[in-house]
Amino acid sequence: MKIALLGYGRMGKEIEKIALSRGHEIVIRKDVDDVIDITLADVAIDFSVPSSAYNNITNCINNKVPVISGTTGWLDKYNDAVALCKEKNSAFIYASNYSLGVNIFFELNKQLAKMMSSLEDYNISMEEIHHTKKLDAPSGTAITLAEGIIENSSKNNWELDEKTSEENIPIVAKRIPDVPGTHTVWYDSEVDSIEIKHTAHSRKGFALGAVVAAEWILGKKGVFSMKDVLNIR
Ligand SMILES: NC(=O)C1=CN([C@@H]2O[C@H](COP(=O)(O)OP(=O)(O)OC[C@H]3O[C@@H](n4cnc5c(N)ncnc54)[C@H](OP(=O)(O)O)[C@@H]3O)[C@@H](O)[C@H]2O)C=CC1
Ligand SMILES: O=C(O)C1=N[C@H](C(=O)O)C[C@H](O)C1
Repeated sequence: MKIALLGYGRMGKEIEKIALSRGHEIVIRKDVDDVIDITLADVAIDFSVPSSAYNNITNCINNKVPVISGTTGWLDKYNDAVALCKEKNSAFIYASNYSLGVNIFFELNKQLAKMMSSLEDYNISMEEIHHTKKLDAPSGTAITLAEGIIENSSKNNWELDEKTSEENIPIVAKRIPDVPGTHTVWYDSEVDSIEIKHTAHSRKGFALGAVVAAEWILGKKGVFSMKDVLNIR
């Protein structure tokens, strides 16, 4: 498979290693806002920056090159990308987190939220910890976790805050050198606490998931998620 890497930073380089080890070829490495012939690639993988993700993705969709995006912090334009993909009959996946472990954690989080939804004595809170180079906060993964809780509880929204809140889920974002990504959800009452936590030990799991998604999407048309790729029910 000929792969275009849109974004050749920490993730782009990790994805390259995994892609080569699985017998794929990297035909484009894009790190700036320049013009490229995306049709040289069978599939594109975008791990770039929030300000360039939408243009990278729509360039692929317009040229009918299937695109996997992991870039976070651009989701105000997600619905436009979905509409364009349907209009052009192309193929697109966005996931805030491509690791298998986090996608299992997303489902566990929803189940726990459902079970906790009628227990009024518990206060919910979340924390995400990432390396100091991260541009966005809270992380895309933390937002997906919060959305999973909102779907399954009486909470209305999330907020970047330390305070407990009746309506919203407080998310604390910490930046510590070299941390690949740690996410925790707590339910605290006077008598006890329940905690679920995912700790990434490196970027390898994110990169492997992105390459698996790229292999999976080849030949398909539509807008998909990692639940489709991993067949999580
Ligand atoms: N979904 C997931 O599983 C994961 C998502 N991420 C997300 O992926 C993104 C990238 O993360 P990471 O690799 O750590 O970040 P990096 O900063 O290491 O890499 C981003 C790269 O994109 C480059 N870039 C800048 N402008 C463009 C452009 N117009 N087109 C293409 N590339 C461009 C940057 O170049 P320069 O430095 O010269 O500006 C940089 O090399 C982030 O949004 C992060 O949150 C990260 C890990 C997992
Ligand atoms: O920027 C990162 O590094 C990561 N970003 C993603 C996010 O925002 O959730 C995924 C992972 O946690 C690493």
